[in-house]
Amino acid sequence: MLLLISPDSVEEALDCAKAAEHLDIVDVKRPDEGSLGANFPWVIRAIRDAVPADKPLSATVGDVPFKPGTVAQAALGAAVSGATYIKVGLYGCTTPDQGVEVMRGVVRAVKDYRPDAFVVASGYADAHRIGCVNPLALPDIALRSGSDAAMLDTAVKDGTRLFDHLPPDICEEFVRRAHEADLLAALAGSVQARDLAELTRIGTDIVGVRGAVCEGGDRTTGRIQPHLVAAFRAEMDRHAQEHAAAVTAAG
Ligand SMILES: O=C[C@H](O)COP(=O)(O)O
Repeated sequence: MLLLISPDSVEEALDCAKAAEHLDIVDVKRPDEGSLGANFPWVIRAIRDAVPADKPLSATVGDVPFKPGTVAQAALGAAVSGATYIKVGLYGCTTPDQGVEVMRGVVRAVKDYRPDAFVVASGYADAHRIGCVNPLALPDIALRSGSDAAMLDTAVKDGTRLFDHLPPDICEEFVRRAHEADLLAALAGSVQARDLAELTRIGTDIVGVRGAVCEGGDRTTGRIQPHLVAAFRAEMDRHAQEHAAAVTAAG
């Protein structure tokens, strides 16, 4: 499982850089603008310069409306600014067809510019609270649009976690559908270290985290702490080893 960490500023990205050996993807976002809030192009560029060149840089395009042209242009902006993972939160899409239309525009805009870019279609585990597309529709939206990964986060950051809204067996079904479509499955949403056993067991490819590696566990007022990133990674590694041993023992 890959670890994606979301700093909101160049200063925090520098703290991520101190923990670079413990993380896999640096994900630029602006939490003030929402769960997948977009940051400024110059912040993406500065963070690209601040983190080791071999660390992939991701950027969120926002909790986007159903406006395919607007979103495609914004996604290209993130790619031009140096992001190679482009994450789109389909906040304003109420049907799978709307999600596919938005993501097709993103895929074309981004991959025309940079064919090796990695496009992530994200929905929300708490979609029922905001009236957007069903989270289990995301793998099919990603497949039909030519995206590379399907993701879920939580839209409302009120302390509730991914598993509060979608229990592990539903997340497992999400991962199964993503893998069946040959996509990566990414999960986030106030994930805590205590969720890692289940996330590992169900085959999650990427776990996205912010709050759990911030001082005081607070994604808004706390800052990302390199030692918390290291501790989170150690837990991930422990669960990966235990899971591998259990699979081997089961024959
Ligand atoms: O993409 C990952 C998100 O930034 C997760 O943030 P969170 O762990 O604070 O919910």
